[in-house]
Amino acid sequence: MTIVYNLFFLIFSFLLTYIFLFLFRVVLIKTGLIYIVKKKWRSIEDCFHVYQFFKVPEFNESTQRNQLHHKVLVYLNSLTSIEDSDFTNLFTGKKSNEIVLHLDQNQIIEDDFLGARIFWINEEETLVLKIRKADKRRVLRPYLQHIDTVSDELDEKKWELKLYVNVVDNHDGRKGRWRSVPFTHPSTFDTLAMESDLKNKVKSDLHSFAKAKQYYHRLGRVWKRSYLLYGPSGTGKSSFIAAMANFLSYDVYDIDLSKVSDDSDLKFLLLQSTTKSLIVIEDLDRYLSEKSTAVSLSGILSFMDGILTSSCGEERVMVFTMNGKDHVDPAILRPGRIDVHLHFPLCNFTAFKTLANSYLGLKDHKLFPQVEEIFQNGASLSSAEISELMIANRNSPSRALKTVINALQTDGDGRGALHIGRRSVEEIGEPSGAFCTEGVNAVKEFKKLYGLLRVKSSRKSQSFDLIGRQNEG
Ligand SMILES: Nc1ncnc2c1ncn2[C@@H]1O[C@H](COP(=O)(O)OP(=O)(O)OP(=O)(O)O)[C@@H](O)[C@H]1O
Ligand SMILES: [Mg+2]
Repeated sequence: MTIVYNLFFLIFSFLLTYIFLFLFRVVLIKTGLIYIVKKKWRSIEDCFHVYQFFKVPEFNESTQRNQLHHKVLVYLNSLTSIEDSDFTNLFTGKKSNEIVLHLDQNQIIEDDFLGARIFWINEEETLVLKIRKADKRRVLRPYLQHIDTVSDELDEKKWELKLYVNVVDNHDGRKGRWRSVPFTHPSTFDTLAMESDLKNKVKSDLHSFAKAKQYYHRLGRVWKRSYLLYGPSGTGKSSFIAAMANFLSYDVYDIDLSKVSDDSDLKFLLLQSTTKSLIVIEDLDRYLSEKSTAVSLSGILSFMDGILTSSCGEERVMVFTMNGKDHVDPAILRPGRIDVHLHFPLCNFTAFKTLANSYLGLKDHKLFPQVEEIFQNGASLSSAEISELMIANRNSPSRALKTVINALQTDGDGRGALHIGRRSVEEIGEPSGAFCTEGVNAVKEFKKLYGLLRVKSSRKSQSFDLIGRQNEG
């Protein structure tokens, strides 16, 4: 009897202890007591270690962007420990359902490397590395190399691109001249209506450039490639820049020349840009045609040469857009300053079919022959104008096509004549490859009409040829 009683007592007390421990643990977790105890223990432990601090400022003393700062930031934002820190910033990512984590000001995050605990503090414009003196000699160098490698890998498949815009000089060199927002432009080479052959040439040109670091280095040249996109308004130049950025996974630095105070200011903007970026100046011809400008022609030329970028190891693609290049100083356009010339003509039938497919889901339609005929007669609108009509009538493809036909016919009667005249200037000299096949017919009609047909075979040889214009890469 006593044995049974003792056994019962033992089981009962065991169960009671178990329930007590379980409840104690729940209370500890719920109230965060474990976390507080751990934290206190660490701060006591810290008192017995000597730490060393290393600062990684965003800009150097000549206000040039410190690439290491960018690399460390990319690396830290990728750490899982950012999720465990006390607070952090949440942003929507490239896709709308994606959420990304970013370090906040004064946030401290912890990292482990080769058994050493390393802390990073995100102070204003400076990242501070805190490491035990005892670990420093063994760990610091390989750790920085590790950051370099990881950030390069992450940069390759950048999940978030940035659009930088220059702000008016606030005479606070420390802050830099660029302000950034996430770059989420959805344009890709697939969504652009242009000849697929040309798209492929551009893609392979960009691809081979991105891989040509050693080549440029051996030649002692700045690792950059310059594109000129020229053509009438609404023909896809800006969309093409966005497609390039998405294809390369490069950040975009969009320079507004009206906010640049002088030549040296323009140099600073270039110095403060990061590697793997697209440097964009839109409407350069319009700026150059203005009477008094803050930036001189020679300032723009030296900017285009990129001689001031800090090292050959930093890759940049420069993109300039113009409505036309006829009145532009030839020095701007010379090979080396502009490596690739791309003409963006008004919409033709081929481009129209691509737009109809993307915007209306139409591969073919009984009205297509009529549209083709109108294009052959020379009427023309920009891709932007046609795509707007398609969007407005997207619920009824037939109505959309009729509206486009109507607009093209109206255009042919009135505004189109003006366009043809304007196109002839571009295309007699430069029957460019972008979408000009149909346009050439239109120009022929125009020339026949006015007896202007002059064969300019010598100038035709200057026509756009991506490969022909390549100087390197
Ligand atoms: N080739 C094209 N393919 C697909 N969409 C186009 C094309 N061209 C223009 N669009 C559409 O028209 C709109 C305007 O195009 P975009 O801003 O790229 O033209 P742009 O040449 O830069 O004009 P601007 O010279 O006035 O700046 C875009 O939203 C785009 O959707
Ligand atoms: Mg544009």
